Amino acid sequence: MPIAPPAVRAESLTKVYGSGETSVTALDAVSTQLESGEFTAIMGPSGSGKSTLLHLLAGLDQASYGRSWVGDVEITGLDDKRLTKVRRDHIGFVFQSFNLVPTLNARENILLPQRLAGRRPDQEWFDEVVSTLGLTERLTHRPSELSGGQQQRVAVARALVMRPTVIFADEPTGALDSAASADVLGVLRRAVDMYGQTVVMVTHDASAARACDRVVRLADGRIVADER
Ligand SMILES: Nc1ncnc2c1ncn2[C@@H]1O[C@H](COP(=O)(O)OP(=O)(O)OP(=O)(O)O)[C@@H](O)[C@H]1O
Repeated sequence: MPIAPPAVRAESLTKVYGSGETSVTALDAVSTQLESGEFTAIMGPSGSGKSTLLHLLAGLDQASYGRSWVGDVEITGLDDKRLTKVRRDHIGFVFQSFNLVPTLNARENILLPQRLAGRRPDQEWFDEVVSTLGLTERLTHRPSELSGGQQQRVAVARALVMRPTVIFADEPTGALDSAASADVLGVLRRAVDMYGQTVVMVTHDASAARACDRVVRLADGRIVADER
């Protein structure tokens, strides 16, 4: 059987903010690979470089040094236009603050990335994702008519319908109470188990990390532990 390529790979990925005496090395030559179909947590103290790593891997920020790939596409060195295409075609995002469009209902929010990409929605896949995420009865609700946990489920559905190579989640449970957190983690876990989705999540929450297959720990911009 062919071995699936890693979903994400980083080679000596480095980010230095500022220059001279006031420069800060937020990420210090991090090399790692994230396997396809795995749910990985990135943990570490405040300021350890978690968000920086996530942003570089997702092509939201430029590395100072080193290289990274999503699937077999190298994202370091791409110009803005190509990066936008890679993000659209290969990367899903889930943010702490949900980032739904308030004037659109759940269905419209879920389908928005496809509309923007000019892709024809795959009705069967949409129905499957919406039903797996327990959103079938909520599709006509606007974000303000949904609980935090439900809004985050909509955000996960919005990422999943695009069938991205990887979903990056930045503290997806950070704004939720413990019941809603467990609910959203369950949904991400199901995406991994049922669809082989690759998910990478930055979290401060040890119980969130327990839902994951792998925990990568950062300190001072370096990987200090990597446990499966
Ligand atoms: N735009 C920036 N300019 C200068 N320094 C920055 C910038 N962004 C981050 N840093 C610094 O880089 C280091 C890593 O920050 P980063 O936000 O990646 O850490 P984090 O682990 O995500 O922290 P937190 O858990 O608090 O979100 C910190 O020392 C931070 O102050």
